[in-house]
Amino acid sequence: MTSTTAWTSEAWKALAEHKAEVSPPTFSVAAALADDDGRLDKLCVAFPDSATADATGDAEEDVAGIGLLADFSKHLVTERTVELFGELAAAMDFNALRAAMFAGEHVNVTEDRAVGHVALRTPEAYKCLYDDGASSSFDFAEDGAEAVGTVLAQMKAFADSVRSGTWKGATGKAIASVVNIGIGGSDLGPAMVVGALAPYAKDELDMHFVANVDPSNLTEALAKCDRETTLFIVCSKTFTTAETLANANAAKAWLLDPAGGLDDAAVAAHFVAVSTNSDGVAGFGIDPANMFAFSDWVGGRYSVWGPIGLSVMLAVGPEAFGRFLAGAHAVDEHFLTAPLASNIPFLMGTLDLWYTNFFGYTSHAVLPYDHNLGRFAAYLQQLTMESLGKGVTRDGVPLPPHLVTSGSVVFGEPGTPAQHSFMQLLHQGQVVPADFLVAASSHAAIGTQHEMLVANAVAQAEALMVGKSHDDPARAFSGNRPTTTFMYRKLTPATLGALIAFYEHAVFTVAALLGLNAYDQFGVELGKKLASAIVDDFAAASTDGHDVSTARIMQHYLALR
Ligand SMILES: O=P(O)(O)OC[C@H]1O[C@](O)(CO)[C@@H](O)[C@@H]1O
Repeated sequence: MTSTTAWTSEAWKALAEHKAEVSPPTFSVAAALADDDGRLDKLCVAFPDSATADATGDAEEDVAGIGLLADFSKHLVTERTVELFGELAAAMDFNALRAAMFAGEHVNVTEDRAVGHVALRTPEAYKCLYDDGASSSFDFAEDGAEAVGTVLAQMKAFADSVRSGTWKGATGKAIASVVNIGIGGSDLGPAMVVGALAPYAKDELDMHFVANVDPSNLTEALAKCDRETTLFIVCSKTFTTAETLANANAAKAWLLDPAGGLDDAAVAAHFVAVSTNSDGVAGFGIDPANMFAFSDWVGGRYSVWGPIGLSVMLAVGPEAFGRFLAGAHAVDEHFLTAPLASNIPFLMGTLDLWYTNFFGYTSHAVLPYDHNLGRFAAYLQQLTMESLGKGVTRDGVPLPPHLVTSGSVVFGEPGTPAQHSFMQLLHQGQVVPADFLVAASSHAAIGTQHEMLVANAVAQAEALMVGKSHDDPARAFSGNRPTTTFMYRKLTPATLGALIAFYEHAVFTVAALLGLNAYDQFGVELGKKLASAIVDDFAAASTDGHDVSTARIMQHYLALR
């Protein structure tokens, strides 16, 4: 792989020189569109494209039914800009890095691991290195497929048994409530997907998600649960995360509260685990037979596709889960085969890099015009910011501050409420590139309300681009504010799988072009370590060893508690 640092490459210099040609106010996107130079066709990409759609699939629920248009036409780019993105990709060995990830090479160099979430979508398609530390590889279609296929089959059998009522609690009753206990990638993916696919969920199964060590989170969930009909899924890749273990132990104590009349034997019927750590699972008291295993070459924020997605499969069933996987796999194929100039994740990633590094637009808004995607921005915050919030390249070269920004600050809320919250800033304050996600049809029907929703999404993007002059400066809109619109037929499992995979590969693109490792997260370790020490200090009512500021706030807590 190249040792070139992106910011010293000729392509980077060419992009810096080119920037003036596409900078407001001299460059107007509206004017560029009016030139009718084929801009729309070049900057609007349909998905699935011919290379990825199963031509025979035509059901609304199939990949072929996604009907997505990725509209990049409102961005501060020209055809030349996209060409220069391609030159940067060439300088940074993008194609070789992409091939290496899909082949299961250890592209997570700091942890010496493969990055294999794409193999979870359809193990038959990709070869992945077996992560035994050796350089040996195995054909995923023979070895790994069996491993992933085995776990998928285990998940399916379990989901069928719970959803059918065959799986019984300790007193012989069917499961009515599921509590997913996990945090980060062990929570955000399952919680977001279950919420997004609510129209597909089984009515008789109440789903709860407990992530925060704040006792209010678990208390709120347990208040809605009955011991005899509640199943806990303890999701933790490492099975060492303090918050998850605290909540899991509290949940076990609740289950076995003498007032409930259940004994230790009840744990087997009311607890299952999802982890890479079988010793940790057994140590907690969960039967390894009730463990759904996965490998450490699946990153937490990339893990909803495998056993971490168990609560999703319980909620929507194995068939819908399979279509969720199929949508993501179709994007994998698109990412691998589409020319870069019409490669949706590549364009998403290069545009993010373009704005953060060449325009100083370092925030990014995600605006799903869909109530059920209420947690989509939160999910993307971990996916993007835990992947790209880095200070060095994968070779350990520091990123020069003020010259290179590794990842944007992602935020967002569903529209239309966002219009009554922070959209004022996007229209008249700093420029924040934004993604609009909107379905042409809804699962819910009340008069013409869905059409109102769509109209608002389209109007916001139009207003941000066209702007409006006014004699009163306080009432003027500069316009030329870049946005992408993803419009698709309906939010189906396949569509949701595709949308998530687009963002996963956009993250890969930014990391590849900047030379980053998107798959480690050492930045989370210091806070965890200090918190563990302060827990002990609180227990000893001590503030020894802390700086005066920290000691003062600790003392205030000790005085108030
Ligand atoms: O699944 P685990 O091992 O409990 O980790 C939970 C989360 O904590 C992190 O390690 C740090 O935030 C995430 O990457 C991960 O998704």
